[in-house]
Amino acid sequence: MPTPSHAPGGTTPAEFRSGFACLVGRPNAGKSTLTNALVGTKVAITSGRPQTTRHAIRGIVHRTDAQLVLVDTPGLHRPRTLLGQRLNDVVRATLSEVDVVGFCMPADEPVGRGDRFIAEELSRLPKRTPVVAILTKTDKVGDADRIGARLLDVAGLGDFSDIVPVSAIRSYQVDVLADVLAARLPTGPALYPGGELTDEPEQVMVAELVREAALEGVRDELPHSLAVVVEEMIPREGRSPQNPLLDVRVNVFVERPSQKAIVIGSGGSRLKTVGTRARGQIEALLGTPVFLDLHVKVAKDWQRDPRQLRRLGF
Ligand SMILES: Nc1nc2c(ncn2[C@@H]2O[C@H](COP(=O)(O)OP(=O)(O)OP(=O)(O)O)[C@@H](O)[C@H]2O)c(=O)[nH]1
Repeated sequence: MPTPSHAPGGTTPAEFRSGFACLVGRPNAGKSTLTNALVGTKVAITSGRPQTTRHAIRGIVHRTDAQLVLVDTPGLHRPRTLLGQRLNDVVRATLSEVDVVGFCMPADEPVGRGDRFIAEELSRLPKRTPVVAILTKTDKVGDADRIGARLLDVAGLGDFSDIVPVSAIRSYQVDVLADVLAARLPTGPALYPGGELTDEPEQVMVAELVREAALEGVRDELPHSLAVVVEEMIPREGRSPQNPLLDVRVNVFVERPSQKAIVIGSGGSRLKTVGTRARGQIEALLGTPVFLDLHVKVAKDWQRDPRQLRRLGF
């Protein structure tokens, strides 16, 4: 997490608030989608697959009365592998530094063991960190009575400062949630200049876009076995400023040769689709034409090997 620098003697209005918020929730709870809805642009990576968010990607909500820096964390879950363990360490470290925590639970699923596990973790936070319970995806539950029943279930889970039902997809109550989160921030001047939406290094965002494209429509076991590393991003030499090209070299790591075959597809067809999709997104992100060079490599059992994990940036 960046260290906030509250500039002394700033010209910010007395009641301006600024600080960090973090959305937690079990995999697929809708955290990334909600982050995007709050920030108003695509900064975090969403997909129908659980646990696609490995990095603490921040989006910044700029308001006239507040600046809310959102830290999107991986799903907090029961650790099964070394990787899972490290993810949880990241989540705990993040939780201990933020001003307010948003605990996301999907309205279309009953409160489950995963939610209770997280609620328990949150109850161990320092007392002063407020937790706002967020009932996500309310559009998936048409019936107001069912939403009411869910809200009661959620209320029974812990000691929340507020409970807010939202639908990120329909933009329902997203503003209300922003109000509620902003109200919990300390007073102080903006932490980041206006207009800056994320401070995540470009390479990490590029890696996430490739990862998202590679996960699209593949079997359930693959997400946990896929890591993406951007090896280099260099402007192609000899191109005129009017006709630039950025060479982006990316390695996609899987654990087994069988997974490599899945990612590549017959005759390389799938990898080509992945490359095309990711390239479009990367070009949109960086605002320059890109030549994307994708390589799929087997790094055996990388999730359980500390040396490999370090090499892959975990
Ligand atoms: N109908 C509906 N679907 C939603 C909403 N928010 C998220 N989803 C869907 O739920 C799935 C999971 O959403 P994400 O935002 O990726 O969830 P997440 O909690 O960030 O997931 P992890 O990264 O796995 O922890 C995606 O298919 C989203 O499109 C919503 O408000 N309404």
